[in-house]
This record gives sequence, structure tokens and C-alpha cells, in this order.
Amino acid sequence: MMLRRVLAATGVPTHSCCMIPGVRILSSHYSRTSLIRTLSTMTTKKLIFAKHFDGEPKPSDFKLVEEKIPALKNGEVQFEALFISVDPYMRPVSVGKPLGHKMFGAQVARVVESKHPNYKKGDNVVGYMGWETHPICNPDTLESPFGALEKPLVLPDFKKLPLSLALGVLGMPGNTAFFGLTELCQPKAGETVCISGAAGAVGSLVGQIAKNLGCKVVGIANKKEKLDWLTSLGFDVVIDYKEEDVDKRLTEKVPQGIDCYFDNVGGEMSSTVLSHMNMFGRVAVCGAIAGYNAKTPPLAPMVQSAIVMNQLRLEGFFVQRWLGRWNEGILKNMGWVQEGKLQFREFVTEGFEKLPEALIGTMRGDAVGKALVKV
Ligand SMILES: NC(=O)C1=CN([C@@H]2O[C@H](COP(=O)(O)OP(=O)(O)OC[C@H]3O[C@@H](n4cnc5c(N)ncnc54)[C@H](OP(=O)(O)O)[C@@H]3O)[C@@H](O)[C@H]2O)C=CC1
Ligand SMILES: CCCCCC(=O)/C=C/[C@H]1[C@H](O)CC(=O)[C@@H]1CCCCCCC(=O)O
Repeated sequence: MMLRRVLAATGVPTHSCCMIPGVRILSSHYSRTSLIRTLSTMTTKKLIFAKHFDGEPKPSDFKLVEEKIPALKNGEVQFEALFISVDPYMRPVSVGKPLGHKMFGAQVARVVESKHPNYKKGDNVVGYMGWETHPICNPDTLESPFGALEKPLVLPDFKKLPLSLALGVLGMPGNTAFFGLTELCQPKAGETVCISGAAGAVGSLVGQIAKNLGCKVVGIANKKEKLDWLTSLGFDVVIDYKEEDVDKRLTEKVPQGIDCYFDNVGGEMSSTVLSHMNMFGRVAVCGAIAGYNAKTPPLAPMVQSAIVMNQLRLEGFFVQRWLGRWNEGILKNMGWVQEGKLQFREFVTEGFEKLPEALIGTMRGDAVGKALVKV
């Protein structure tokens, strides 16, 4: 927003290549900028909104800018981004953000310089510093995409585990899986848990946690590579929702019915799953990715009859609900990782400039496991 105001004040159109003091617009199309390799340690790169998304995000919806890093003020910390997260929520949550606004999101970063008592040079953190290579922020006033104050978290010693896990199994997606499943679905050993978006960052963990709790697990995803991976993780039934008739496969392979449904996707497929649920089934509505890129909301068969007849309980949630118990989820997942009972896969794209492509690919289902960009 500030950049846009600066540009407006100079009379420079925000979509054109330009030079203004302290701000260099490298290109209105980020992919052409890969040839420009002039970044000095005194500058930071940001990806900002150049256009509002219309359907699927496009590379030209983003603009890469390079700015001088200002002097650090009291209370501020300067970071160097190591890994930046790519998450489906970025698509719907960006609606209404002003043009010129830096793309929001979480990153794992190292403290380069600090004028804040709780952060010291060399600390590794995870926080919502957005799509920027060398962000400066005051941790006490940093906002999450949720609009709440959320200080970057100083990471403990990860020992041999990669720091990037703080954006995946040992971070927000891990806690989404853990709390969403255990608190809202409350699965009991022997029950059947079904997961849509099963090979994604959250879904792949939900299925494994359900197995750890003694449940039978049904995973719904697309493409053989994903289904084979889920089978190798111990999922009992896997269904390709694009290649198979989900209703028929559930009737054949899950005759006992579904007790818990962890829904990452929504839409028609979720209506089908709800029609296979048992009495007093529980549904954690985690996301609705089937509609995030849609220009008009996708239609789906009505679900109220199944909800009433089987006395189902559906509950939507944001994982921030459990911010007060954050470490409990991380430690539980870390324990399972160390015991080899919670496997993770990362889908890493190299290069800060590739962030838009990585987001577009994630929304198309390209990623297996957690999508990340290594800066
Ligand atoms: N409530 C909360 O606090 C949180 C919610 N979420 C939500 O959880 C869901 C999963 O997030 P995450 O695991 O990080 O995402 P990922 O990108 O890792 O996985 C999402 C998967 O959804 C599938 N998918 C994409 N488009 C469609 C579609 N049109 N129909 C069906 N499936 C589709 C893709 O798999 P495939 O190719 O197999 O279709 C993709 O792999 C999202 O909806 C996200 O918004 C995430 C974190 C926190
Ligand atoms: C609006 C669709 C949200 C889809 C669900 C999802 O993916 C949520 C992800 C949250 C994750 O915990 C990290 C975040 O900060 C995400 C929250 C998104 C904030 C929603 C903003 C609501 C608002 O203020 O309008």
C-alpha cells in the first residue's frame, strides 16, 4: 500500500517498469527478472500484488521490487529469509488486499541484526514476514494474515531435522492436522477416518496421525504418485477422485462407513463423502480448496439430509484457535517424527522469484507434501 502511495505520488503507473528513489521496480512480470542479478546485501526483494487475482493466479499478478534496506530502529529486527511457505489460503485471503501490498505469508528466517531484546543475531525464527528476502519488522506489531498480532517464534534447536519443517510438520500445517483431527473429529481406535486433499501438507499428516491413533484411514487425492505415497504411509484405502467414482469406491472399499471426515477440499466430492458417514460422525471442515480459484462458487448436491439423518457434527476452524497450545501440538508431532511414525515430504522450489509459480502450481495440485520455496 505504501509503495503504491509512493508510486501514485510520483505519477508513475504502478504496472510499468520504473525507478524511483529507494524503490526499483525490476519488472511488471516477475519471470523476466531472473536475468537481473544485481542484488547487493544492502537491498531487499519483495513480491507485491500488481493485479487482483481473477480465477487462477497468474505470474503477472505479482511484481518484484527491490528496495534499499533502511537503518534498523529500536525494537526492530532484520531477518534473512531461508524458506518461504506456499499455502492455499494465500489465494482466498488475498482478495481485497490493496495493490502494492507485499504478499503475506510465513517464512523461516535467520536474525541478521536485532534491536529487540528477545531476538539475537543468529536466531532462527518462523513468522509472518511475507514474501521478502530481507524483511525488517518490529516483532511486537507484526500481524498474521489473520489480522492478529503474532510475533515471530524463535525456533528451538532442530538438531538433525531441517529448519524448513517449521513451515510444515513442525509448524502451522502440522498443528492444523493435529488439533483439527484430535479436537474436532475426536477419532477413537477402530473408527474410520476419511481425508480429502490427502497428499497435501495437512492431509498427509492427518492420515498418519489417525493411523497412530489406531484408526482405519481413507485418503482421497489425484494422481498415481500421490496415491502410491499414501499407501506407503499406511493409508488403508486410497481413491483417485478424478479417475474413479468416489461413491462407488466408498461403497466397495469402506462398507463399514466413515466416522470422521477431515475435509480440505469441499464441493461435490465432500457431499459424496458425507453421504457415507455413520451415525454421530464428526466432520472437521479445514478448507475448501475446490472453490479458491473459482469465479463462481462450485455447486454441490445438498448435504442437509445426510447431516440430519446421521446426526452429524460439522465444525469449521482456523488453527489459530489453538495458539495457546501451539507447542503441545509441535512436541507431539516431533515425537512421532522422531519415532518414524510421522513422515513428511517437502516439495521445494528453488529461488525467491519462483514464488508466484510455486503458488500457482500448488493450487493446481502439483505439490506432494508441503510446498516451499528455498530462497
Ligand atoms: N483451517 C485452517 O486453519 C487451515 C486450513 N488449511 C486448508 O487445508 C487445506 C489443505 O492445505 P494444505 O495441505 O496446506 O494444502 P496443499 O496444497 O498441500 O494440498 C492441497 C491439496 O488439495 C488438492 N486440490 C487442489 N485443488 C483441488 C480441487 N479443485 N479439488 C480437489 N482437490 C484439490 C490438491 O491435491 P490433488 O492433486 O490430490 O487434488 C492439493 O495437493 C486447504 O484447503 C487449506 O486452505 C490449511 C492450513 C490451516
Ligand atoms: C478464507 C479461506 C481460508 C481457508 C482456510 C485456511 O487455509 C486457513 C489458513 C490459516 C492458517 O492458519 C494460516 C493463516 O493465517 C490462515 C488464516 C487465514 C485468515 C483468514 C482471514 C479472515 C479475515 O480476516 O477475513
